[in-house]
Amino acid sequence: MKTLIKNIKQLVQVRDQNITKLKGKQMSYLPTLSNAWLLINEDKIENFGGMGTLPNIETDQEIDATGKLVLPSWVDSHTHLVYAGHREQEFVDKINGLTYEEIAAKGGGIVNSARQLQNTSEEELYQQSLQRLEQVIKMGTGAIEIKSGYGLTPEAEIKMLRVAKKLQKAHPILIKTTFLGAHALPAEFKDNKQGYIDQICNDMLPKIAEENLADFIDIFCEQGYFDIHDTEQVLEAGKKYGLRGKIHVNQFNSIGGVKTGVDYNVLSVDHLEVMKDEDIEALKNTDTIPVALPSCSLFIKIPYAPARKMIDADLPLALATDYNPGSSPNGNMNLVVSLACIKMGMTPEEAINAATLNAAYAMGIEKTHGSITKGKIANLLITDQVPSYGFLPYSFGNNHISQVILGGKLVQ
Ligand SMILES: N=CN[C@@H](CCC(=O)O)C(=O)O
Ligand SMILES: [Zn+2]
Repeated sequence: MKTLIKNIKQLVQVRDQNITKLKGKQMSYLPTLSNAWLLINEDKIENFGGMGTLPNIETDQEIDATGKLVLPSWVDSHTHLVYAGHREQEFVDKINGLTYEEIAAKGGGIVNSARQLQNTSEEELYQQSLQRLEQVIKMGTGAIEIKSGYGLTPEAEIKMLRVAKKLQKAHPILIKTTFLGAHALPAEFKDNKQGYIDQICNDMLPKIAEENLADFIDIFCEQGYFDIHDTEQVLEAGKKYGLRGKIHVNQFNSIGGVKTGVDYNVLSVDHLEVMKDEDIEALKNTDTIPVALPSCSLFIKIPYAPARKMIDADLPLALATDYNPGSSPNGNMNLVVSLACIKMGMTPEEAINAATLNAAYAMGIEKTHGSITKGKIANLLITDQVPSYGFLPYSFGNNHISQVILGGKLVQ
């Protein structure tokens, strides 16, 4: 099956295969091709060029993109899309002045979602999650990472990961899964944190590895949750099963978790709302990419990750939604790109690079996703008629996606 998209006003994020991650000043350049065509063969990008070079080829389908832009679809490298129920009561508590930590202290937060999830059947959990997956596909997301972490028992963690893996069969969006057993301390282990860490490392992890349910391992390294020693134990255990780390760190406090992550060569360190200079230093010249989650900052009213400072320090940066019921009940990458520009001082070029190619790196899929590159998977979004790519973050909260192509197929 061959599909030709022609008369593309601008083909955005056109790259060679050897570009895998962008850092510092490199992020301010977003390569484009004007008045272009792009040919899809089965699930891959076969070729592209300027309309003046359009070859005479037989195709099965043609799309006229006059006045429209074509981008690689968004890559969302940090979500908790599989969850049960909602937490809008906590939203009201927040409006009434309670902090995230205060809500957690009165039985809300992650353990509230865990309670709801434990009481939800696998099928029901799948249906609720599928709805959200379909919603994010429509908003242009073509690859997504999904974490466990609202189970907090071996059965419920495995249930979450099975659902995340099953979602992969429903749609051509690429899914990677992450085991986040160390998301919060369940009540039964209130006075026995080490007991829970042991359960994660010696009970949950072997079962998850045996069923091949996780691609990465994660931990919430934060005051009141899990400390550096816990983080080391979990990352070490993950390593034994070939699972690379992607960790929640520096959301509220800088306690040394970034350095620990780097020491364990984690793929990404995520959140980073509170960054000391030494955290930024620790990330320099490493294979670990920082990931900012601006929707979480917006929703729970905490500082935004210091994107400008990180990029100016020559670091790479990726952006993700953190889609979850507590701190970011929103999976819209278009909004994330807007917030990055409006609230974090990133330029449209930097934000789009951070939400595509760098985001693909943060998911370990940079060889196949995140840019318009010959041989990469044809995961594309086609905008409606817009003046420029800068219009996308500028026109925040509005939908400018008219068509979505995943694995070479028009899905929307
Ligand atoms: N910070 C830790 N975990 C999630 C929020 C979890 C929740 O509040 O349910 C996050 O990434 O923001
Ligand atoms: Zn998260």
